Amino acid sequence: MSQIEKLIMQPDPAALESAVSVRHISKNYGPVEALRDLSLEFPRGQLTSLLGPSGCGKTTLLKIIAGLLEPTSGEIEVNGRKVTGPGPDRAFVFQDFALMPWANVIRNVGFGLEMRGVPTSEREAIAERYIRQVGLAGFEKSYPHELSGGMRQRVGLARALAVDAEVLLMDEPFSAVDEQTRRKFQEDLLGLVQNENKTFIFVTHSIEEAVYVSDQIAILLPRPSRVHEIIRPSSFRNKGVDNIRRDPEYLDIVDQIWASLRSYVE
Ligand SMILES: Nc1ncnc2c1ncn2[C@@H]1O[C@H](COP(=O)(O)OP(=O)(O)OP(=O)(O)O)[C@@H](O)[C@H]1O
Repeated sequence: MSQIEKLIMQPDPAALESAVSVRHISKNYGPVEALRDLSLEFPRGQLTSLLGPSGCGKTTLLKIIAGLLEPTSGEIEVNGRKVTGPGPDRAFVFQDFALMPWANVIRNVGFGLEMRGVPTSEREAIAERYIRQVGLAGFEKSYPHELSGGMRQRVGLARALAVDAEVLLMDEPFSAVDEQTRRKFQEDLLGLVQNENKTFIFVTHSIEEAVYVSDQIAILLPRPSRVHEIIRPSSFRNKGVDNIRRDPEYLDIVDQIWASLRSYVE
């Protein structure tokens, strides 16, 4: 058995408890068949990446899990409860951050709590905690236009963390920031996954990013999409953030995924 096969097989995914179950989901947009009979389990407390050719339906799947879009058939369960719409158990981190330009950082971060009627002092205390956690202490009173793209992304992340949803849905959250900022985010994300005990579902176009941050990677086929392969690159996870990219197993898995996906790239 090759090193990669061993990695892929351990630990047994069936032994992990699922926070989110996607069962036989199909989604058609009129004549466009985006997803066909797609099933996938998302282990609790872990980060799963969705990786696949452009237009294969990654964002569609994320929105269906969020309850923002109805599937044509099939069902989603979060903690054993069927999803019928958006809910407090799931928070979405959007690609474009979706911040309110007229509100300062602390109000933006506490916005989900404000919508739930949490009193000002309580929500500001919670917001401050997450602002510190994402490295934005001192910027509580700043407005989005006064921040860099990377800082705005941190505000979006802090807002999603502040509502204390168990499942965080992240749609290419690092695509709009520069390479150095992106690497720092990836390191920080690993810390969050370890410390927050939340289930992260992460859409990315980057093979390297997926292998760097994920406990599990679901490779999707081109439209109509299904799961082609599940990879669990966990063996280098405890070797420290600085050692991952030079780990031979990391490099092997990156190569293996590229070999799977290259035939779909025009
Ligand atoms: N509202 C819509 N109406 C019609 N077709 C749509 C709609 N939204 C998405 N699609 C189509 O469904 C397919 C899946 O789209 P989706 O955005 O989910 O893919 P994706 O994998 O996230 O794409 P990308 O990697 O390019 O971000 C694409 O072919 C897209 O054109």
